[in-house]
Formats: sequence, C-alpha cells, structure tokens
Amino acid sequence: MIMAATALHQAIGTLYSHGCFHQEHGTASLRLVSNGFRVDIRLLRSESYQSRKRNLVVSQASTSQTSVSNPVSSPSKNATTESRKKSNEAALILIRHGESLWNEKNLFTGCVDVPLTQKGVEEAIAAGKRISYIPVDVIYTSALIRAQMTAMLAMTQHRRKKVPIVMHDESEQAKSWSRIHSEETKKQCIPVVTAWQLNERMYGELQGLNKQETADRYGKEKVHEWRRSYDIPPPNGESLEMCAERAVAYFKEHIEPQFVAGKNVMIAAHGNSLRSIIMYLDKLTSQEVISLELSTGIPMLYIFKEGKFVRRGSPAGPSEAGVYAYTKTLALYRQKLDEKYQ
Ligand SMILES: O=C(O)[C@H](O)COP(=O)(O)O
Repeated sequence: MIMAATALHQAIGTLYSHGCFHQEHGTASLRLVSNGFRVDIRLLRSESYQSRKRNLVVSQASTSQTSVSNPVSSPSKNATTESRKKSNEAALILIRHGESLWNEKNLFTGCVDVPLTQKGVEEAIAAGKRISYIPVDVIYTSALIRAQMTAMLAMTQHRRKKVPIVMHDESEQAKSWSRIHSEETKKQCIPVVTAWQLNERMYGELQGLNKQETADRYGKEKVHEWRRSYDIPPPNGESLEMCAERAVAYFKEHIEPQFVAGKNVMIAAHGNSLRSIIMYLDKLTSQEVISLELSTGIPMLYIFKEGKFVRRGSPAGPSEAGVYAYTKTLALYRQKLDEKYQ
C-alpha cells in the first residue's frame, strides 16, 4: 500500500509538473509504472484531491516483454504470419477530427457532412506529427468528410510514408475497379475503411442550430442534458447510449479482430462515437462518461496486450516524444524508422 501511495504521489506530481492537461477542457490522463505498480489517472482540473483519488486504479504491473510485427522491414508472407502469431502487442490510435466549419460557428453538427476549417487542417497535421513514429497498418474513419480529411492529413506526416487508400467495397464493381494489381505496391499502402457506424451521434432536430442560442431558448440545463447525458436523446436524435450501441458493436466486430492479428489501427472519428468507444475501452460507467470531453485533433494511444487495452497517453505537450509512454516495441519501431528514413 505504501508503494502504491508513493506511485500515486509521483504520478500526480508528474501530471502537474508536465502540465498534462487538455487545454480546452482541463482534463488529463496518465498511466505510470512505478515500483512494480501500474497507476492510472484520469482527472478534471476542477476535481478535488478526494475525487482524484477515486479516479485512481493501482494494479500489479505486468513484467512480460512483448513484440509487434515489424511493418518497417518487408518480411516474407510466412515470416509476417509467424511474427503476428508471436505478437501480443498492437497499437490503437484514436483521433477526433480537427475543427470543422460548424464547430467554428458553434452549430450542432451530428451527421451533417461538414469539412474542416483551416485550423482543423492544421490540427490534423499537428496530430499526424505526434503519431508519426507509431505504427499504423489499417485506418478506420467514419463516413463523414471531416474524419476522413483528418486521417488523410495526419498520414501525410507519418515517417513510414505509406499511402492511405480508401477501400471501396460498396459493390462488386467498385471493388473490382479499385483493385491494385501489384503486390509490391500493396505493401506500401494502408487500407482506409470507412464506416457509418463510427459517425457522430445523430443530433436530430438540433442539427444546424446554434448551441448558444439553443441554450438561451431551452435553458442551459436542458441543452447540457441533451449533449452529455448517457441515455436521454436530443429531440428525434440519438442518445450517447444509442450511438454507443452501433459504434461499439462495430468496434468489437470489425476492429478488435485486427489487434488479435497483430495489426496497428488508427481510428479517426467524432466526439461522441469516440467517447462511446473510450467508455468501452476504459470500462467507464455511464456516470463517468458524462465528464469525458475530447478536444479536436488530439490523438490518444492505447496498446492492446494480452487481450486488454492499456492507455499509453494523450498528448497535451508540444511533441509526441514527451507525451506517449512508449513500450519497448514502439521504441524499437521508432528506432528502425529513424535508421531507415534518416
Ligand atoms: O455534432 C456536434 O455538434 C459536435 O461534433 C459534438 O457536439 P457535442 O460536443 O455538443 O456533443
């Protein structure tokens, strides 16, 4: 217990001394391993020390070493299969899209398909820089352009320089007309899968309305309830619970098997579809998810290891290097990229 308390104090001290708070929402999260204990922290700037303690989980750290398949070298098909079999670690990057033109105007957007602002473009590029040393084998985006722009712009910054290619499986013809006829070229591509299930929650009759004017008209509390309660939907729209039903089902059915196969995944999606996925990954309760806020263009990193998702960081600092807690495998990946692309 004394060791756990020491780890706890170190962790809180590190959070404050590194200023690890999301500027916009005053939230922070961190996982530290100290003295054989793993400490998870998620807190709001306004939380008291007592409530901070409640958000802490201290558990025995695993000492096992892991490895992911190495996407830098081009191993033979058998070698790839072999290394994936051995692999028990894979990366998951989550990014909420950069600022959209309706974020800028403070309008409820939901499933309306609005592009990024110039600031959103810059946020996506900055996000790409922060994840430029983290392996990506497959990308999932929503069906909405703001998430797709974010994924593509972020990938322009990746050190590995693979080409993200949007998959067109909507019909046999679309599939066949977008076929790549070179195995060599295929190896230099990253498939981008678009799925409506990852779309923003459908905001019903609030879509296109100004958030401030809606609060003035219906009251701040009512609008907050529509925006942040777990199971109360906005008029003719989806509650977070309804959004989670489709987003998490898609994640479990289509994305989770990728980790089991040792693939590293990036998901570019939306405030509420990602909140529901994080609720699932971090096992948040419907009460806890209410205070989870995601800033635009801030990538979060998880590691899938031994069937579990472990949060490794969410950058609030100026660069990825000081923010993500690299595993040995990720550090090795980074070193190989540096050697190869110096
Ligand atoms: O759809 C929207 O308006 C935003 O992307 C998310 O809005 P919220 O923060 O009000 O849920």
